[in-house]
Amino acid sequence: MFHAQIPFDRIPHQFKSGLLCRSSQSEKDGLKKADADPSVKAVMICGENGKFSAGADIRGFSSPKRHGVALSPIVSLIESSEKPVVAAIEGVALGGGLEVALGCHYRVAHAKARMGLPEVTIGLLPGAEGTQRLPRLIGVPAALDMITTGKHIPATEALKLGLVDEIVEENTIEAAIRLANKVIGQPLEPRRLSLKPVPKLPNMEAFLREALVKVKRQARGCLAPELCVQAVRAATERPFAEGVRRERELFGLLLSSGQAQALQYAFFAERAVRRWAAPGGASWSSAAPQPVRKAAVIGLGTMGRGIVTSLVKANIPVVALEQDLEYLNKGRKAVMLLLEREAMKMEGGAQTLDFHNPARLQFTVDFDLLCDVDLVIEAVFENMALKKEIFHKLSKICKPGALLCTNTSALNIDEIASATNRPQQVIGTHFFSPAHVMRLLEIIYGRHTSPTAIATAMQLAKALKKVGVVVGNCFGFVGNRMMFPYVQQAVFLLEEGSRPEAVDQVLEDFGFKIGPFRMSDLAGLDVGWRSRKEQGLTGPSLAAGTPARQRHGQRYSPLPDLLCEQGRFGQKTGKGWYQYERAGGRTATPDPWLHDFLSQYRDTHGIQSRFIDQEEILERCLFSLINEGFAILAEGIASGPEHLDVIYINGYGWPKHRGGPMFYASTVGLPRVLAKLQKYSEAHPDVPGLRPNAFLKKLVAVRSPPLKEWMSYLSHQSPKL
Ligand SMILES: CCC[C@H](O)CC(=O)SCCNC(=O)CCNC(=O)[C@H](O)C(C)(C)COP(=O)([O-])OP(=O)([O-])OC[C@H]1O[C@@H](n2cnc3c(N)ncnc32)[C@H](O)[C@@H]1OP(=O)([O-])[O-]
Repeated sequence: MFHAQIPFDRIPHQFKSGLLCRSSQSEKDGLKKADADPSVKAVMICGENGKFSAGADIRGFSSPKRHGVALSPIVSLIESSEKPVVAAIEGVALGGGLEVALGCHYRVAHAKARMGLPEVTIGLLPGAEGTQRLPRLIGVPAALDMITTGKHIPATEALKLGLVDEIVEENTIEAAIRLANKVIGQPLEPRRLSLKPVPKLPNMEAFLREALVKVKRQARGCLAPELCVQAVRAATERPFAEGVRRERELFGLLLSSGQAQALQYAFFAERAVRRWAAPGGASWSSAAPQPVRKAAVIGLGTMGRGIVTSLVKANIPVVALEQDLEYLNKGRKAVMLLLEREAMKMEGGAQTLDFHNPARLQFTVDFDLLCDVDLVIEAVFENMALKKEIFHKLSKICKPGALLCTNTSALNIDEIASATNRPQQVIGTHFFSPAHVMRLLEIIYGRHTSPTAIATAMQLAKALKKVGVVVGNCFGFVGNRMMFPYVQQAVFLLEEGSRPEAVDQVLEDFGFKIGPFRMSDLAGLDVGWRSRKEQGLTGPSLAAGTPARQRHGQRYSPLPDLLCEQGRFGQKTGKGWYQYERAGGRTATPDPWLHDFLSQYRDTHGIQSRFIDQEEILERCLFSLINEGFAILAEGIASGPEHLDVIYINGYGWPKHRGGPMFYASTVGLPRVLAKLQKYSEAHPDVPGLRPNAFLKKLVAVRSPPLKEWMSYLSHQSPKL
């Protein structure tokens, strides 16, 4: 028995040293030696440290020379061995790792192992013959599902699919050796996947056609899923060797598409933001989180319900509090419904979540029950006076050390903290709706927030399976602050001659899940209206004689206010920027009333309507958002461009294959972004959002360094990653 250990499987150390290509020679030599040695009767391949392999080193793909195709010969060599080769899969077998296992004649997995071909999520396809072998083993529908989604499947599912031959609870390596001994001398031909035909489907052509339509619809411009389908199609239409050639061709196309770089950047950016830093030297490396054994949520509106659901799913006992019994009962019903739905999606269902157990989820109107919780998340209306009142109460009731979080999308954390006797324990946790689904958690530190509080909030994000991003305190924080100029441009474009459907189309074609007007209809126009009224920008507190289209010397569009005055709040009222089939309806159709309304508006204000092309729509919306991003970086509100990108990808529907707004700016080229902003700013001097930020200008002046170097060009002490 020869026991081959694959050194390209160690997580994480080996990843950093560029593994597949470097190790390929020693793998080949080892396998050849085993084949040639008559005393070796079988081969077992396993990983190290309880992990089989997470695949190729993703960092290696950025170098044109090293794209890992060197793995294919190893997989072929394994498969063609004259001695049985058994894979012992522990931990993960992903990407190239699973492709190695597919080259083996048998696969034994630990019950807790996970397997998958996640290449599609980093803009690639399985490039070591995985698209050709997997359909031969588990059939086209299951293979296509794994390859186009990149999902990791548990060992139990892998067994059902026939991906593995056996699963074990105990020692996987011993089990693999046992199996290897058992199969010595048995014919290997039937175990060589490259020799097997792809199982036929009665309707293969129609199936593949439909699969392509489905992935194209979901991919919103991302190439990899479509090319994955093409590679699997090749497996169904061509002999193995030709299919492999096609796979290689498609792999090369993806590698040079630019999307792979963007998606791989996004992969590492998501991990980089875990290494948070705040001014004053606090950082992930020195701060330790406090345990959260019990939490409370105040307010059971849309956000609160989602937050409670998230906490229950994370197995954190929750006290859910409302102001009175009527709201409490309404909230309780809604939470239970959400939890029932979530439980249905889980193995073990309601029993796993155990949410009927009052020790795990308790509903109350009694603030005193919050005396022993480790963390409170306040999720009431965006009203400063109300929030301050609640925080004042909390600082009296909660035990010393309890973390006090406010779920706000824009309000000043320091002002909220000022209502307590423990501002160091107050922190902003901005969840995104629906809170039990959306992955982003913006974590906002105030002037006095302690490193422990930040570390605890980050730990909470991890427990909730969310991506926590630590940012500084300013109006709208990072996400919404960058959103303001974007939405503002969209509305200005309507004033100047465009239509909601035209603007939305351009941004949806770019890859956003939903354009700004559909988004505004979904969220409710009344939300922004209320906030603008509070700020004195519209409504009764607006100073008499204020020009309709100007506030504080800057251009202002009263269009959204005018729609609200007409009762057009969006989907909830059946009318907004679009019309809907009914109040609460979801199908947006362009509204002739709105078109007439826009014409009259332009006439009233003497605006000459003009045709606005797609390029201008895209650039004015995106470049103004990016421009605000540079301002945020320059002010030290975020530690780096990765933070902004992770926020946009996970909270605002930014297309991941474009890498986030700041990465996108770097691919467009900073000189171009600057030149366009300059042009639009000259045409609209009363719109500050179009005036190029000084930091952007500085970066262009120093010849647009790569994104990872941007922060070193700031003179102030900015928190570093
Ligand atoms: C010819 C083509 C062959 C083939 O078809 C192509 C491939 O195989 S493509 C590859 C297909 N495979 C994939 O796409 C698998 C991608 N990886 C994963 O899905 C998860 O990392 C994994 C599930 C493995 C562990 O999750 P977890 O336990 O939550 O841990 P974590 O996520 O925090 O990672 C820990 C550290 O490892 C780092 N790192 C991880 N993987 C890679 C990598 N492949 N490369 C480089 N680095 C990698 C990661 O950045 C982090 O570093 P740091 O400096 O500490 O921040």
